[in-house]
Amino acid sequence: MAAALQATPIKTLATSRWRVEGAEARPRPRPIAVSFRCSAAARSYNITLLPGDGIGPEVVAVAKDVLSFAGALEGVELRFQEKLVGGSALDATGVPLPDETLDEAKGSDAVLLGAIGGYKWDTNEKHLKPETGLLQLRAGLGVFANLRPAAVLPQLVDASTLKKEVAEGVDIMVVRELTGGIYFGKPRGFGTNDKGDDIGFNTEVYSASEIDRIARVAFEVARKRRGKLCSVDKANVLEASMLWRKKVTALASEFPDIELSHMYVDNAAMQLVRNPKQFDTIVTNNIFGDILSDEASMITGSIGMLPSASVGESGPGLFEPIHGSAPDIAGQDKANPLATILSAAMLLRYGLGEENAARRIEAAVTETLNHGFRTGDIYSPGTTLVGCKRMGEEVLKTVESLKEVAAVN
Ligand SMILES: NC(=O)c1ccc[n+]([C@@H]2O[C@H](COP(=O)([O-])OP(=O)(O)OC[C@H]3O[C@@H](n4cnc5c(N)ncnc54)[C@H](O)[C@@H]3O)[C@@H](O)[C@H]2O)c1
Ligand SMILES: CC(C)[C@H](C(=O)O)[C@@H](O)C(=O)O
Ligand SMILES: [Mg+2]
Repeated sequence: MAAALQATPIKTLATSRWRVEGAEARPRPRPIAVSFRCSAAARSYNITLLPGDGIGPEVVAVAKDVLSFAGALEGVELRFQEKLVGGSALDATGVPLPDETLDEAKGSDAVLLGAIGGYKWDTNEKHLKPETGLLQLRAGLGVFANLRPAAVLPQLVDASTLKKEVAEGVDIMVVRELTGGIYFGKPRGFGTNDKGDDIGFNTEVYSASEIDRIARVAFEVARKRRGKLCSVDKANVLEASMLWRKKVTALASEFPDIELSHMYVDNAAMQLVRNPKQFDTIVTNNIFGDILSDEASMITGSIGMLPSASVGESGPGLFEPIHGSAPDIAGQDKANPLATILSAAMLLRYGLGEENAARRIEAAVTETLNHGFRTGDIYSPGTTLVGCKRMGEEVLKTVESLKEVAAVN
């Protein structure tokens, strides 16, 4: 079954609170609200696992167990196929995205990726970089809409680098365009200028239709949240941003219920740390979304907390934490697996339409934090420091102990 934003038949998510039997009911971070294709009959799915490099295999191993168990408790059968991507694929096959990996991903119902990259491959030529494999995967799957939620959980307010009163209650959704812009624009490459200087160049380019489709997703997402959309660009300088602003502004007439604003990216970077609560949904291009989502992650306590969902018009979605392979802590059981576990929840929700299993995972993560377990990146005095594996075990235990996770509208 395929993730889709504008396909029919569709089912729209509308839950705003959750309840766990045996646990105190509390507000849940607002869910991302997009539509997905669903089929009540299909309850068995093929998942492609792409652990990748560095901490990728560590966090994916943990997330797979949680995903599998939460699914099983909700009557969802998940079959996993593991494939190579990034540096591990380069070492084994000579390319960062083997055909076999892309074919498997395309033929599956959803893809869960860890992270790619590492020092070993940093000086490789562009086509032999792990990062190139990830971009090829995103392009190959056509997942143009990347949803990156950054919500400050009450349990982690103290882990934020911002003052409590600034961080508390922040709940932002960054809608990042993922298959266009300067990452993919042509011409690009290396050359020599007329003074004989070596040059490297890339092209920021967006077509009207690319802007239109990502903006539509963002308006829809904002509609299911607090009804505010901020489009972030650099329209005071860049032609691609000028078209971006024009198209987003034109589309606003179709969404009269949404309060649209525009902001230059330099100001947005500043406002995110000055007063992040002013933001609800942000829509922006590929590179600004990359940077702003890393910035937003620190408001929540750690980049190790932020999941993401990348979806297209049809075909499987790609689900991955927003962080990288963290070579500085790889192989030491120090990685925070919660971003990947929460990406698994997004996979269930947006990739498969399995809302109950998704909620079960989110509830288990919150309960595990309530129990005081913290990896090093979110540790604060008075909590229990654990490694990646132990954090996974604690989430698993909690998944099991939750007898029922029910929607409360
Ligand atoms: N989607 C991806 O696969 C992805 C994303 C970003 C970077 N990368 C790649 O990862 C490599 C390292 O990049 P980087 O260092 O700039 O970014 P990074 O996200 O890997 O790490 C940045 C910092 O955050 C920490 N960190 C990241 N994830 C963590 C987690 N789950 N738990 C605890 N701490 C965590 C790291 O230890 C590091 O100090 C590069 O090769 C880069 O290209 C891949
Ligand atoms: C590794 C890199 C290609 C990637 C990106 O820039 O999109 C990463 O930073 C991310 O945020 O997923
Ligand atoms: Mg990034």
